[in-house]
Amino acid sequence: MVPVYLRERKKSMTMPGGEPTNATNAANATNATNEPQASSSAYAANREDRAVAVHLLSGFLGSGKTTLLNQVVDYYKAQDIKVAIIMNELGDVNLDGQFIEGDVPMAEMLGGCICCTIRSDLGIELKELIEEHRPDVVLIESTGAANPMEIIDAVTEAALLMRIDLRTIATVVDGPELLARSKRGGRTFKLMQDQIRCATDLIVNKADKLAPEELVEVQQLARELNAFAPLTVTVRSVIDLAIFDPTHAVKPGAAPAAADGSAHAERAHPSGRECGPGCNHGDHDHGHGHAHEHHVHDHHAHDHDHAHDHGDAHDHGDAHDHDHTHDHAHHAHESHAHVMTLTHYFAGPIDSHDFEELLNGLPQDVYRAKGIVTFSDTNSRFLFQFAYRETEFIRITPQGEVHDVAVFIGEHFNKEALQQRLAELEK
Ligand SMILES: Nc1nc2c(ncn2[C@@H]2O[C@H](COP(=O)(O)OP(=O)(O)OP(=O)(O)O)[C@@H](O)[C@H]2O)c(=O)[nH]1
Repeated sequence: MVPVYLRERKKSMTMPGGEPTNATNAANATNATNEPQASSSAYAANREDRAVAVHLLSGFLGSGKTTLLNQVVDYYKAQDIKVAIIMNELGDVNLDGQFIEGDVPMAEMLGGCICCTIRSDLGIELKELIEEHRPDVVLIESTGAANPMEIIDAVTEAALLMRIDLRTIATVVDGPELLARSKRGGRTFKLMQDQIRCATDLIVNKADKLAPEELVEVQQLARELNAFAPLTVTVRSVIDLAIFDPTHAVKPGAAPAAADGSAHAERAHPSGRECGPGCNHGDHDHGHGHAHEHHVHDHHAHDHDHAHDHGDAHDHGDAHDHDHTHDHAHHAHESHAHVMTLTHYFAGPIDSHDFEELLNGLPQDVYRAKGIVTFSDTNSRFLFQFAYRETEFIRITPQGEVHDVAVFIGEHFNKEALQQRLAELEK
C-alpha cells in the first residue's frame, strides 16, 4: 500500500488545487489573478510612517489556514511587502512554520492557545516582532481551537502599545466539517460558529469534498451566522488576495468595500470592517485610531455577551460563565478545554504501511494530526497531514535538523493507547 498522496514538496507550501465543483469554479472565476497592485512598491517605500497592518487567520483545525497563509506570504513577497508571521500551535512543535522561507520573520507561540493560556504573550510577541523586523504586515495564524474574539481583544489591547491596525479576520471554514458538526451540535460546533461570526471575510473551503446541494447548505449556514462578511467558496483556500493588500484602503471607523465590490454597513468591527451579529465586537464602536482606547473598558460587556451566546442546545460547556467577574482567559479556554494534544517524537524510521494503518484506525475523536516521518521502506522523509480522516503525504527534504514527530489533536481520546501504538511502530 502506497500512501494516499505522494508529492514532491515545492518551494512554497501552496498546494495544487483539487477538482473544483461548478460552484467553486463560479466563485473562483470572479477572483482576480492575485497580481500585485501597482501602488504596492510606493506603499513599501513609506513603511516608517504607517501603522502595521495585522491580519488574523482563523478557522477550525485543519480547515486550510496554513494553505491560505502560504499563498498570502508569496503574494507579499512578490510585491516587496515585508511580512512577519505569528504562528500559534497547541502542540509543542510548529510543523507548518518549518516550510516558511527563512527570510520571513516568524514568532512561534507553541504549547498553548493565544486566545487563553498564552494570550498575554501575544502583545509581547507582536511588539518584539515589529520592533525587531519593522514589517509592513503581520499575519497571525491562530490555533484552530482558538476563539477569535479573545484574539481580537488581545490584538486591540496590543494596539495601546504600538501602532498596529487590525485589518482582517479571515475565517477559513472547513465546509464538510461544518456541515457534519451542524447536525451533531456540541462545543466544537459552537466554536466554529464563533469563528464564523467574528469574520470580516469568510472562506468556505474544501468545496471539492462537497456535493453541490451540500455546498449550498454550508453557505446558508455560514450566511445565517454572518450576513456581512464577503463569502468565497474555495478549494485549497484559493481566493482573491486583494483583501490582504496593504493598499486596500480601510476607512477609519467604517467597513470598506467588500472584495466583491459591495458596500458594507457602518457598524464598526475592531478591524474597521463588518462582522456577524453574534460577534460582540460589533457593538463596540471601534474604529481605527480611536477604537483601542474604548476597548479595555468593554471586557465586562464582552464576557456577558459571550456567556449568554448559546445558539447550541447541546453545549453546556460555558453555562456557568454568567459571572461577570469571570476571568477572561479562563473563559476563552472553556470553549475549547475539551481539545487535547499528543506529541510523539519518533526514535527512528517506521514502516509506511504500519503508519498508514495507524492513521486509518485513529478514533473518530482524533480529528487532526500532522508531523514528519521517515519511512524505513521508502528511505524518504515525509510531511503528513491528517484532517478529518483524509491523509496526505508530501515528500520533503528538510534543511537543517528536523525531528521525526507526530502531533495528534482531538477530543477526549485515549492518549495512552495511542502512545502505545506509536511505540509499537518503532519496534
Ligand atoms: N480536499 C481538500 N483538502 C484541503 C483543502 N484545503 C486544504 N486541504 C488539506 O487539509 C489539510 C489541512 O490544511 P492546513 O492548511 O494545514 O489547515 P490548517 O487550518 O492550517 O490546520 P491547523 O494548523 O492544524 O489548524 C492539509 O492536508 C491540506 O492539504 C481543500 O480545499 N480540499
